[in-house]
Amino acid sequence: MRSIVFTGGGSAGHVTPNLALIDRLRAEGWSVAYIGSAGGIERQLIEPEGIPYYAVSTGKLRRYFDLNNFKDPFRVLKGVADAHRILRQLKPDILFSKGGFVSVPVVIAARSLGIPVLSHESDLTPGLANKLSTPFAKRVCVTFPETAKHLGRKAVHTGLPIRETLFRGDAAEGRRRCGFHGGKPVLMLMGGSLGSKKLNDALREGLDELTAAYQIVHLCGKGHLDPALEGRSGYRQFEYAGAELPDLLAMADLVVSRAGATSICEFLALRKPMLLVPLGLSASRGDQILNARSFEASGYARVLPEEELTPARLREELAALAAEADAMRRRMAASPTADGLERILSLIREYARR
Ligand SMILES: CC(=O)N[C@H]1[C@@H](OP(=O)(O)OP(=O)(O)OC[C@H]2O[C@@H](n3ccc(=O)[nH]c3=O)[C@H](O)[C@@H]2O)O[C@H](CO)[C@@H](O)[C@@H]1O
Repeated sequence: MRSIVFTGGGSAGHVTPNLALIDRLRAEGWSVAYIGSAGGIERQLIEPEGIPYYAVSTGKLRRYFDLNNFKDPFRVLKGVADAHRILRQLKPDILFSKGGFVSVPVVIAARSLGIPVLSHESDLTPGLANKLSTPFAKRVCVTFPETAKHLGRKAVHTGLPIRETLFRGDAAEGRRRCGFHGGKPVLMLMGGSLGSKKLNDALREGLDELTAAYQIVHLCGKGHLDPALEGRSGYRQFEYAGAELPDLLAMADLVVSRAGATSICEFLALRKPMLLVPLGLSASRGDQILNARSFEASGYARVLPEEELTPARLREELAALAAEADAMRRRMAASPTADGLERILSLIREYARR
């Protein structure tokens, strides 16, 4: 039996693409295991799927001063030792890394054991974890063609693997779950896997005007439900959509979202016209701004910079998005790499040792 170990985590965007690959490989008879951190979101998303999960010690790769920066190198070294022990026991034919800081010690341990490593970079510019991992990887799969220049000859443009369940949503079931009807368009708002306070506030401040035009399904993030809005007609909030996500996406006509690479690739594959409000430079390295601008240049999205986000601008931009939606859907249908699942599966089969 062929065997593969996955790693990647820290946020859902570094885990859900692995789930897409895992579903297919298990169906083909591969034995699959996962290495992540003890307390990360990856554990919550992987263990319920019945995938054997092994935890290693991790440190966070901070670019700013913090006392923990002195302890973290030791945690990462312990992580390498933990991963080495687990991989020696599992003896996989290949390691697939989706990035995030937890992946670095696992990639280093795999390489030291001669296990081939493939990694995947979701964002337009590589994150620190993937940059550190690149020397240890055979190939680095990338979502955006523009990323290749940052990673040299190891880069291979594959697109991002999309969970097959997302294509099997039922719009009528989505409306039933939300208490919506078929007469008014549905707007979905997603603030990444954790939710976005800025997006939540702009939506809720302008809710009266917006619900006049749309029925709204709001993925607001853990801890961000507003009890005052429970039961309000034409508005339904979820902290995090799990099994219901495919049905909610199927009923959505338009999407407002942060510009995390995984989410926007899912919207592209499902041909959902999107208005993107990327996370700004004060809170990130600016990767979402580049992701969003690339989608805008390809004609898949409109972009509203975070600094300009007000309820009024949100309404204006949504009206412009609705006017452009048909043309956008046609361009998305013609996208050459909307779903990277098959290309990455081929690379896994090619690089796995026999
Ligand atoms: C704040 C931060 O650091 N964000 C980064 C993080 O975002 P984040 O982890 O939010 O990742 P993405 O937006 O790319 O992906 C979120 C994933 O969670 C899923 N989902 C989300 C909400 C929900 O209710 N249910 C659900 O299943 C989405 O379908 C998607 O599969 O990783 C991305 C991929 O490297 C980066 O581009 C982002 O910049």
